[in-house]
Amino acid sequence: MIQLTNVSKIYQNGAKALVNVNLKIGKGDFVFLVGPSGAGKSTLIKLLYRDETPTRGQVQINSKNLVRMKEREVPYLRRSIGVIFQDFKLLPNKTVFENVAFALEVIGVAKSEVQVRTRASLELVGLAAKENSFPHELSGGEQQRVCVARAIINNPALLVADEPTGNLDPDTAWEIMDLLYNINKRGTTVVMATHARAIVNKMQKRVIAIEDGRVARDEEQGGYGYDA
Ligand SMILES: Nc1ncnc2c1ncn2[C@@H]1O[C@H](COP(=O)(O)OP(=O)(O)OP(=O)(O)O)[C@@H](O)[C@H]1O
Repeated sequence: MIQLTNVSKIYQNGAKALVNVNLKIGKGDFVFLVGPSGAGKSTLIKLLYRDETPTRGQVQINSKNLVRMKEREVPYLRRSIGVIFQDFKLLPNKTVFENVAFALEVIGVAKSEVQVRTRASLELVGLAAKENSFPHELSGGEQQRVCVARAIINNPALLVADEPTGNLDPDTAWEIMDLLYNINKRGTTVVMATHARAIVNKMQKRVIAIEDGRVARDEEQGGYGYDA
């Protein structure tokens, strides 16, 4: 589903974020990206939803070439990819319902369908009762669940998450991981960058370690592998 071929990313300031990365990630896989701060994990995630393009090499998702993709095609790509961040990125002046519904409204989904699908997505993350709350009225875990609801509303083939539990306490982090686990079980490919050692060690999923922009380790059922 995902293929990176000889991918390098050098930012304009000269920072070498990724160096000759080759990777294949299959449909339905669950992959943790680990590695020291500044290793290139976020950059790799950004290449997957075409927030960045590589300086060299190819990025393909479902045989679509993201490097050659025209700007006007990018919104269509993004519909098939859900994205979750550490810092939630919810719209503060919109309710929970509106934050999730917005993802459908912008692509022109009919109002009645927006209602049904938004409710269903909020049910799935256990937040139906809070649909009229504003983000600042929610706990961090609840806010992240809204983000998960928003990310999966288009039933994406791929869900990418950049440190989704970074701002959450351990119990709440596990609630989010339960959601991601179940979303993956339903067939969505999940790629998650994280520093959460306990989560990586417990879940026994594929672990790709990035160090200095290179793939340093790639293990099925791997562990976090770094000291605290
Ligand atoms: N927009 C940017 N412009 C210039 N340099 C950047 C940019 N984004 C990242 N970098 C640099 O690229 C390298 C990789 O950064 P990246 O954010 O991908 O690492 P990371 O592994 O996600 O780190 P962390 O675990 O701290 O989030 C770092 O040297 C960083 O300073």
